[in-house]
Amino acid sequence: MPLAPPDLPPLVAAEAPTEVLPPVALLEPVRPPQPPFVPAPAHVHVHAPAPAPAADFRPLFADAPGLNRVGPGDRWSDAWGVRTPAGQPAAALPAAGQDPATARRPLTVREVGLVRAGLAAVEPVADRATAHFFALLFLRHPELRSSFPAAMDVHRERLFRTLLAVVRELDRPAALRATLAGLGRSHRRYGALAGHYAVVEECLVGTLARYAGDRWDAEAESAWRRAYRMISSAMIEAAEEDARTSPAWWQGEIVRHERRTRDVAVVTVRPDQAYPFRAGQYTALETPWWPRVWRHYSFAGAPRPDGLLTFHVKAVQAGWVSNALVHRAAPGDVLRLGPAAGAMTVDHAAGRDLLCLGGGTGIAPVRALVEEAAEHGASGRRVEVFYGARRAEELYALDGLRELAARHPWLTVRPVLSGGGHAGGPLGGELLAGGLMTGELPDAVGRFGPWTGREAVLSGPPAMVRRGVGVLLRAGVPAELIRHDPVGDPAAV
Ligand SMILES: NC(=O)C1=CN([C@@H]2O[C@H](COP(=O)(O)OP(=O)(O)OC[C@H]3O[C@@H](n4cnc5c(N)ncnc54)[C@H](O)[C@@H]3O)[C@@H](O)[C@H]2O)C=CC1
Repeated sequence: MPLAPPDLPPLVAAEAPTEVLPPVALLEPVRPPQPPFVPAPAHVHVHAPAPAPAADFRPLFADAPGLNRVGPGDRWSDAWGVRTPAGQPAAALPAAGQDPATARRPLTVREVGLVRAGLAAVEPVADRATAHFFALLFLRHPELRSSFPAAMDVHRERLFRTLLAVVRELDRPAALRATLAGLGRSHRRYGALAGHYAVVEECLVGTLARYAGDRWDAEAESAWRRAYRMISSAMIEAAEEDARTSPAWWQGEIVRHERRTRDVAVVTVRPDQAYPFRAGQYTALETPWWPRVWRHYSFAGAPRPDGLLTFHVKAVQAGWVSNALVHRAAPGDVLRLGPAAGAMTVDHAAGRDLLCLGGGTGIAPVRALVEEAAEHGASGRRVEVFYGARRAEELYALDGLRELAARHPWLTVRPVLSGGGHAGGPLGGELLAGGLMTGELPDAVGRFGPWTGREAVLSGPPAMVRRGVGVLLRAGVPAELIRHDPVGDPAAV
């Protein structure tokens, strides 16, 4: 629903290890539907009142039984074909205040101040306020409950973080537009419909009225309603625009599942139709075992002619999706994918030398960028990859990178072990002979250089990215040449 389950920051490609696993009984698989192939009726996008898809929007795998049969009768569409108590489709609810001219009029400085003050007043009790918001939503619209996951803790936190991020940008129109367009697009996969936004507005206002204390009065309410309508109309517009060329989600069949370490799997997925993306981007994945729970993963390879997508997944402690993907998923299982997002792409025409830092499974988008560079031809540019892991056996992607380096003289790959310098065992010995370094990845990078004039890409644990940026700035790399996905704050995509 609008603003309810916004995406986490991309850096995050893997899920945060903060979740608590629900009882095992809930682990029963919810297999996606596998009806025989029938051409999808025109109204398949019940979750998005979309114009007909563009003519170039064709299934890649039209003969794959069971895939992309999104429409009445399939489990996901049935669950999302939400109806109001009166029986109308939610899309038919009046989208109050969505008059485009009013909605686009920028907020006044005073209105922005009122909205920020209201949110600041709620911040100390954000937990209670977001719980109240969802209670109102589900009490008033019980039919919406099935659009959300069983456990709402992550959603509650995301709701507030997203509100904070959006409100922070209220006086930066360009950034705000981009944020809201991303949010609007990503909400399509949750089944958000234009009519839901008015429902959310009422619950939001009800929540603020209760928790904003003496910051709440008629003027504050009017400012909030204006802000919300501006936000929601931008999201709706972006969603409708997106629906012209793109499905709300893709299904993808797992065609290969390789365990590379005890807790890392490389998962290859065949999407049900053309899936556009660039190396360096990421997407959200939902498994059949945890409906409505989405987690981000970067593409671990450049786009391929056969359309296959690869992801590196590490099972994090108590992580629902990651544990399911590593320990349970197998070829034949079908995932859902959101659209590609993220701006950690590289302009290969610019021809700058590239410095890549990949920590742990953060090596995934680095591998994709290297593949993409190889496809474009290096044209004199150098690409240097520092690949960090705690132990030698965790350098699961090293062989593949070294194969690429053997073929492409412009590519250098430097493994770095941070786990106390234990490079024992056959693999460790071989690595030491091959120039293995020890220490934290950013420190190892700092020992090399000079890096001035390089374009730098960082991907890995947030602390690694933060420290890596510091090292690069001190080494003279200008901030505008340092690329990484956002760390810490919601990126609305
Ligand atoms: N799976 C994916 O597609 C992607 C994953 N990521 C993120 O990458 C991370 C990978 O986690 P793990 O594999 O468990 O990596 P890890 O925690 O084992 O760390 C890998 C390396 O990062 C460096 N590092 C870690 N903590 C550091 C610190 N405090 N200061 C400096 N350097 C540090 C070290 O060199 C370490 O060996 C996760 O946070 C994940 O969200 C990021 C992008 C894509």
